[in-house]
Amino acid sequence: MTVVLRLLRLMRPHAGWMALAVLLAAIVGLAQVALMATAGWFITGMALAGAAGATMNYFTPAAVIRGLAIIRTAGRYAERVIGHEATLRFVAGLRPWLFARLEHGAPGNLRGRTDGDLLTRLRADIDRLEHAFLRIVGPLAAALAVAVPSILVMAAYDRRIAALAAVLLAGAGLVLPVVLLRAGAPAAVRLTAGTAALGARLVDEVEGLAELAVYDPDGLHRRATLAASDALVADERVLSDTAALSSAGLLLAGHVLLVAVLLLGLPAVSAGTLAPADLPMLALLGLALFDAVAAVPLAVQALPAVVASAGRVFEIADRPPAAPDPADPDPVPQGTSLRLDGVSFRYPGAAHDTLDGVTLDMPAGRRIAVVGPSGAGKSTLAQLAMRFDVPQAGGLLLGDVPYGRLTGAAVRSRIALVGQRDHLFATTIRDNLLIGDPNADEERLREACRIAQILPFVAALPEGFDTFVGAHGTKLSGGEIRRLLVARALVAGRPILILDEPTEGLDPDTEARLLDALLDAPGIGSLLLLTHRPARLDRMDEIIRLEGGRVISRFDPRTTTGADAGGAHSRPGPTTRPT
Ligand SMILES: Nc1ncnc2c1ncn2[C@@H]1O[C@H](COP(=O)(O)OP(=O)(O)OP(=O)(O)O)[C@@H](O)[C@H]1O
Repeated sequence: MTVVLRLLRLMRPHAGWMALAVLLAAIVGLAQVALMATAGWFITGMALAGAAGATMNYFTPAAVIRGLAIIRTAGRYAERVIGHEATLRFVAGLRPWLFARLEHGAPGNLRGRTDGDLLTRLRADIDRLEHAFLRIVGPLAAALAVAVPSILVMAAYDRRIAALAAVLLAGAGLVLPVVLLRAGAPAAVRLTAGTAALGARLVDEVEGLAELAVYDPDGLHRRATLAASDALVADERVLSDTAALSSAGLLLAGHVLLVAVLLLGLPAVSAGTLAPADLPMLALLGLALFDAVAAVPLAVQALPAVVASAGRVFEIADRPPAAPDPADPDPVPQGTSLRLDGVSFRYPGAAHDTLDGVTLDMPAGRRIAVVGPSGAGKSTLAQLAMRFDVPQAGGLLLGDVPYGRLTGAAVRSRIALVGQRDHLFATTIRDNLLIGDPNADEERLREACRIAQILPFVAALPEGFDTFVGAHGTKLSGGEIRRLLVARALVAGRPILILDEPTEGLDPDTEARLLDALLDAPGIGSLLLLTHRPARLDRMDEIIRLEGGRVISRFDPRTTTGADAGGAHSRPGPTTRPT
């Protein structure tokens, strides 16, 4: 129920358009009912007048019928236009609304979500919310607006007929669809969840096509995907069966009413309590009434899937950001020192702390390497430094301002990160670099690429910076991607640079040249290098060794004798300051 109310609240800004669409739909429905009733009365009246040799004014009823026909046709057109306008306005606002919520909380709120699942929520679930007005709220409101006056008109002629019409309408228009809905609800809910699961599987399958070609020659993964698809088709079939039964029930009830009107009306005509021309008028009014509310069973039918989709949309939209911004943040600090003070962090649901009391002091201009084996917590440290997550204990400070008083955007305006799984967009090298700074000129792009050791490669490409890199950079080698990501971070020109395994996939010569260029470049401020590789560690101001989330040693490599980087990791030299 709360989902439905929330959905209605989201529709409120478009209530004017929606009310107009309902009004038009009601006018169309009433025109249709009045047209049929008038036509029944008029044809019978004319026939009776003809048989009796009497005259009858046929101009007025004919004009009324023509007028109603015009209202019905023009109204239907206007109702479709306005109804779709209302729906599209509603949905057009919904997708950016959801995207903004996702973006605001990302990446912490998206942790554990697959690409396919997110895509389904943003596309299929929001598309289904289109139906909320067009198929549910609109038709139900319009049906009510047509049914009530129609039954009142019937009651003015014959209360028994009106009562019967009301009972049949409620039975076939509401009770039967609700009963069938209960039968079909599990299929509707399965369909919503299944569509998402199938979307996730398909995205996975497309992204893993090469791996499946190698490891799944029997096509087990594909067969499972097809089975999931078949299950969805079966659920669709259940829903269309129940929808067909609902519609058939309503049609049947309309014809039962027609027979009942004749059975009840004929004696009344004989007794003189009902005018002869009024009987076909009531019969056709009843038929047209059932026709006008034909969309009600479909509306009831669509309800569970729409509610389930709305629930999925709200669920992801409501996920709190892992690092919420303060209500009254401080401005971006002037200083560019970065400090971690006894930071401990545990991922949700994890059994142990990934970082345990980590302290790190990086005044402006300092170069620090954090080394340690795989899983030591180096990347997690970078996530916290970027304010993507908040530690459970300890704190971080940027220019002496605690992170808790800064927005994520403020922190990130001072720090650039090259992460291990950073994304290259499916566009040109130039556009990927300009994400660092859209205003960077060609000279800045070249300088960043020069430092990142990728300039000769780019210059040798026929299209240079305008070369398309493919989805996820598939047209580049792993090492080229890493260097391009470093160049992008350099283009951003932030005073603090965090590089998480920047030289992964590079040969030793290129690795050394890249690190030397970074360490020699005049414009680079503080550098935090997260790595398990020994190259150029001797040029850093400090090496911190992390194991199991704890700092086990820290030292200045330039004053530590006899310890190359690799050895220094495991056997701290004489100047080591154990932590
Ligand atoms: N999103 C996550 N949810 C739960 N646990 C995570 C998550 N990300 C990382 N971990 C766990 O935290 C630990 C530290 O991971 P992290 O990526 O920080 O290590 P790392 O030192 O950067 O390793 P590597 O050198 O292999 O990149 C690992 O045990 C990992 O399984």
